[in-house]
Amino acid sequence: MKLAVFGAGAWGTALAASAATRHEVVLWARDPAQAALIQAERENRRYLPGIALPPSLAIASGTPVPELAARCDLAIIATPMAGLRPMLHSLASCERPVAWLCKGFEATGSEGLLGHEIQAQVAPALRAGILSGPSFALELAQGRPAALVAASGHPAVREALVGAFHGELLRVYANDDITGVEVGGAIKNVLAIACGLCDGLELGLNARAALITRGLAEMTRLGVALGARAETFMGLSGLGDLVLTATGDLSRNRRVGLLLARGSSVQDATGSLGHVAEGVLCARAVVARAERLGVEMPISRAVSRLLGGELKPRAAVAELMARDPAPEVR
Ligand SMILES: NC(=O)c1ccc[n+]([C@@H]2O[C@H](COP(=O)([O-])OP(=O)(O)OC[C@H]3O[C@@H](n4cnc5c(N)ncnc54)[C@H](O)[C@@H]3O)[C@@H](O)[C@H]2O)c1
Ligand SMILES: O=P(O)(O)OC[C@H](O)CO
Repeated sequence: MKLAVFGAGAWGTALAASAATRHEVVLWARDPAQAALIQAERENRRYLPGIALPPSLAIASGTPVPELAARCDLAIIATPMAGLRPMLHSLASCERPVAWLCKGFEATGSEGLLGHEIQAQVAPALRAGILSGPSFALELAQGRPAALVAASGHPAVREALVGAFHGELLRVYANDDITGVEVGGAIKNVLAIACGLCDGLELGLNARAALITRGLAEMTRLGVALGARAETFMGLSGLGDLVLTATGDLSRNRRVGLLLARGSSVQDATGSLGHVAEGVLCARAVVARAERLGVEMPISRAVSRLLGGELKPRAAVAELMARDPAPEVR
């Protein structure tokens, strides 16, 4: 297969490198200087340091996005959520399957849209989907095994994603519930900030297990309200990615929570990462969307208020613990 990966951050680079051992892959960077550096060093030192890129991986910049996509069997959008709308706009008339890797709700505008909802607005004719699931870029790039989920309403997109990425180190499962897969990937980032805070404040393992479990419940409530299937949240993009991101110190979102617990400002915590932390960017949009649907999301709401400077870490914990008793299953 021929693949184009648009976005040379940590995850785009890791997936492109992984697929390049079996397919013809081009990694496209929007910054020509970054592309030239990656090409010269055969390493993406800025976003994925210490990983030698396979000689077969081509690096591009400058080529217009639609032109490069038209030459491929599958186009992958590997930007953060903030870049998804413009990328989909550029790819609107692409006849090949397109999939994004971004995990979040759109933070700009007032609607707080998921990726497939943005696509329905700007590129409705596209056959599109998402590749998601528990995956730290560094581990995949180090050759460690992982499992992902390819979600789309179009069988051809699911098949293209499985064909491109399923292999020795990656198992790729297919799912037609794109809403469920997108909600899981977005909300786990917000919950990972909460778990980082919990661990940074040394609240203990009991508290962390409670946060993960009740977080899964609120993720599922929002997803079901948006039309997702509840069982999707028991899969790789729900429980799987939540456990990984909430407990794994490679997570940027979890690291933000740890830093906030130590007294860092949101600006310092996110600035120190050098990478995107989608949970920070979309927490407010998640809460606003849930409120419009009448869905209760107390953990996400506490994270959003903390990030907005309305609440201190200890006060957020006290507020969550002071909530009225409630049945476990509603
Ligand atoms: N890193 C991971 O382990 C991982 C795993 C799974 C999914 N993801 C998701 O993939 C997406 C990308 O994450 P990442 O880790 O590669 O990010 P990153 O911070 O490592 O890199 C982001 C890349 O996107 C580019 N970029 C930023 N804004 C852009 C825009 N508006 N238009 C085009 N390009 C833009 C940057 O120049 C950079 O190359 C995120 O939504 C993230 O949640 C990341
Ligand atoms: O580093 P994070 O917190 O953005 O998480 C990365 C991946 O989404 C984990 O699956």
